[in-house]
Amino acid sequence: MLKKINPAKTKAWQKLQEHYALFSDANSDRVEMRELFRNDPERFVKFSSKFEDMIVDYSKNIITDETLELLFELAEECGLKDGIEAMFTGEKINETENRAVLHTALRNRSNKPVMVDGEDVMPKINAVLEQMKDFSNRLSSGDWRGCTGKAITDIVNIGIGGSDLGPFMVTEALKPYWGNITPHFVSNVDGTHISEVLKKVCPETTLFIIASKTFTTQETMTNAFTARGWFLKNTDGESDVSKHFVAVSTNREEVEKFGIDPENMFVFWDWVGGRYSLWSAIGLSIVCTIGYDNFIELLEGAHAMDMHFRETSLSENIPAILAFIGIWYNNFFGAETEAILPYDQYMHRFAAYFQQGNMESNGKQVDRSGSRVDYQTGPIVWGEPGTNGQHAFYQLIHQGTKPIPCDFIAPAQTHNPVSDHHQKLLANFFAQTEALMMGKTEEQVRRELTDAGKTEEQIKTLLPFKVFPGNKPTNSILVKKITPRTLGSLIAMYEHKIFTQGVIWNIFSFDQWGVELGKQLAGNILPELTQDNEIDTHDCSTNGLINTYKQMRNK
Ligand SMILES: O=P(O)(O)OC[C@H]1O[C@](O)(CO)[C@@H](O)[C@@H]1O
Repeated sequence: MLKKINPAKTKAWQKLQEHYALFSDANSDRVEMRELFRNDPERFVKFSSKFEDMIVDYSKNIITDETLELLFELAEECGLKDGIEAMFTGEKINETENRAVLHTALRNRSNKPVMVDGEDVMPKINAVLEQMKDFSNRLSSGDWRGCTGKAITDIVNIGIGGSDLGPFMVTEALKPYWGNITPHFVSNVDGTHISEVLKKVCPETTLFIIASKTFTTQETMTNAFTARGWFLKNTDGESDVSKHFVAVSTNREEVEKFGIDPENMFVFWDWVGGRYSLWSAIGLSIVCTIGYDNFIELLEGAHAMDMHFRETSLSENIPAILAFIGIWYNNFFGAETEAILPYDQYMHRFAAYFQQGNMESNGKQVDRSGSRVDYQTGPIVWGEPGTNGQHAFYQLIHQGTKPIPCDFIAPAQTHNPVSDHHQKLLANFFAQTEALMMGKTEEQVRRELTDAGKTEEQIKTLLPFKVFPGNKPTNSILVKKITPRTLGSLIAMYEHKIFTQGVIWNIFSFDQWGVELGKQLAGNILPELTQDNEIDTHDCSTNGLINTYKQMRNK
């Protein structure tokens, strides 16, 4: 089991607090990155790590050897190494749901036994993989036929949260690997989402994958029934449903109730967390889109990162180091958010994916003993692909008042070598991380303005606006190319970063009770919306909004 240690009460935490004074804004002699780089030409070599075709450069952080040493101490005091073993060996570390956490078993390409409740889970994982392989081959070869004998050309994944974000992000990131099946994704209960997707597909050649761990999620079931209604309206009847609807779930009973043949069901298990489920049967839409072999490459890449995370000492451990640096800013510099900035258009959903990964996992205020924490936990995670972000929100990162550590991610090779686009893209990547670290001093600005012929008066006026403080931290993650394998490693790297932080913050990262209340209340309100009568069962704001909505919808 994970230890229950208050990180803020550890010796390392106290030392980190004292150490922070060196870098604090309150210290007029603070140590800044510019100086650290000036004093150590080997800083890049020292503070970067290679993993297969990936390099993670964390040298542009406000850290010294001592900072890292203290963070390693913190991790040791909090029992990180034991925690990692507990997760990999199937201990029920998701205590509030009494579940193991075994997304790593789903990509355990060594096939060594992984035991849960005395049972090796590998045979059943392999059986589902075989089923996914067979199914996707039948789809892409045209062996699986729709109701009028035509081959399937489009799949629609209906799911939400972890049953949508992972498959959507991965299929987008790996678009260059698409075969002859086009994927579509419907998640939002807003009828616009399904309506727009249904406009693009033809009932005879479309297969719906209803993806839901519980098979009770309101949004998914509503969209699934709408899809079935649309299908039945446009085809000959009920008997054809089996050719056009399959399910991915842990809940056989509900799948059968919906009318999907259990033969067409792909199972997974309660030890797969929703936001960690793309490696399971939830990845069916990925397999159908990029092919089974590429999916296995994705698993292989993740497995390689798993081994690195499990077996490498903390001082060389990439996910752990990224996690420690995140804690450094979150808990000592007061950083509230982190940006993930992929310089790769195909990765445009990567930040959104890890928004759920991070915020649903570590958005917790109660520690593992059930007490309110007295320190900050999970950061707000956000981001957009470069260079679009540069023209939207980088201003605030450069010159705003909030510290925002950023991860820059880019491939050295593009799938679309169009003239010099990629060099321009990467020039921006490198320039931004340099600018964020170096900033622009008063002296530099003064020289520039003088060279531009400005008067002393003009220089004085403009100076404060043109100075960049710099000292803004970034990690740079450069991969050779975005392939299924590299993507698998990248995703696993971030997953383990989240896990590491959760262990140290002494919170449970694999439950999500916080999303339940809204669901419950929506369930109470829905029947109140069916009639036009005025309601008074809530607070005055909620009553007022509901009653105004009722008036508006009728006029
Ligand atoms: O797969 P399901 O059961 O439909 O759940 C979807 C999502 O809902 C949540 O439970 C809450 O948002 C997520 O954790 C999960 O990924």
